[in-house]
Amino acid sequence: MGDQSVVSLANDSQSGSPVPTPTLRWEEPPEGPVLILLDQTRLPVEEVELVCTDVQALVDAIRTLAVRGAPVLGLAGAYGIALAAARGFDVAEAERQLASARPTAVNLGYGVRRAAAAYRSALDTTADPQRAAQAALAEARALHAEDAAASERMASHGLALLKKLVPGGGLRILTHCNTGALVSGGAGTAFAVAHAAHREGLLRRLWVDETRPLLQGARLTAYEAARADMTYTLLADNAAGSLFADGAVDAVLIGADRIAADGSVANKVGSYPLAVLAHHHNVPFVVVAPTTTVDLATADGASIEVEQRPGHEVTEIAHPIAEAGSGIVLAPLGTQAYNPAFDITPAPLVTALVTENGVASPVTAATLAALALSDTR
Ligand SMILES: CSC[C@H]1O[C@H](OP(=O)(O)O)[C@H](O)[C@@H]1O
Repeated sequence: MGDQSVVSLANDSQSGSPVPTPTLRWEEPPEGPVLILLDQTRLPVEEVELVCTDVQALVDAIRTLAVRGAPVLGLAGAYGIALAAARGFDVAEAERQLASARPTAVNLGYGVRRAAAAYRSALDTTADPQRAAQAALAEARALHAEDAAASERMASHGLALLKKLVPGGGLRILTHCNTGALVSGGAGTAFAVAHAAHREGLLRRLWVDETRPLLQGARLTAYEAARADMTYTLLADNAAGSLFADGAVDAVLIGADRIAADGSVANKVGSYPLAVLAHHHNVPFVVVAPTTTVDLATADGASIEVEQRPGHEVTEIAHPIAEAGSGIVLAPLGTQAYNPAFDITPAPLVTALVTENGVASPVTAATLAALALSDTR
């Protein structure tokens, strides 16, 4: 484990907002620059921050999901390059380690490459490592601001779409995993749309899938919804089918980790079954993601690498998420577990994709490319 220290959040200075402090922030104390992360493995029980002073600490935080969620992984990757440059570490090595920390979310590699390119360009023109480090930090900050702005615009486009799809308000939205401010430089992706509906008095209930095995829904989405005073109900993932059967879902809103050129969507495991249920019950299935999640270089869903995570996350339960053997045993010792972190939803099952540049519906290679390439920032 790299150099991490833990700081408890004494008072909640932003009560009423979905998160108590920014998911990640850069600081420059006298002893050197640091990247500070709200440790998502400890939520909702403890609000503690990880202070990362080196790249290994950040890579560990990404791998253990202390920082998680596609858009914010892009920010973490970019700030990680800035941290390496500012502290005189090998930037090329940092680029390799950060970009490979988790394989599925395209945003991680995108953020790393953007900051590394800014660093190299500045180094080439100035031959001054300090100027180059400043350029990497400026690029990370620019990506951070872009993501915050994208989040706001997705909330607006998404809310307008919901008003069209489900006129009259009283929305009962089902969401999966966690897609709020914890995954973003702003208010998030799918959760930001639900939060916007809540603020306009249009949200009757947010159904929150617990999202086994790491329980991002139970631990994080319920946490954000409670802090935002939203009406929400937690459910076991297996209970979602009966909600559809009872006609209790007006729309499904989920995020994404990578969207291939044919419109296939990689997202938290359990998303594909929801898409099938939504299709069978004629319920809108809406994906909300910034264009940084669209990967036109990956042809189709079969080409997306789905992260396979350790079996102990299924055979044990631990809080905070910990290494094998430290949790409550749920299955006989030695049980083999299948634990893909994501699954793939084919484009025909997606009613609409909401991005900061607008909405694609249906989602086809053509509508996706038009959206991803139109830069209306
Ligand atoms: C909108 S990004 C959040 C996205 O990331 C989550 O995965 P993980 O918790 O493993 O980082 C999940 O797929 C969410 O939809």
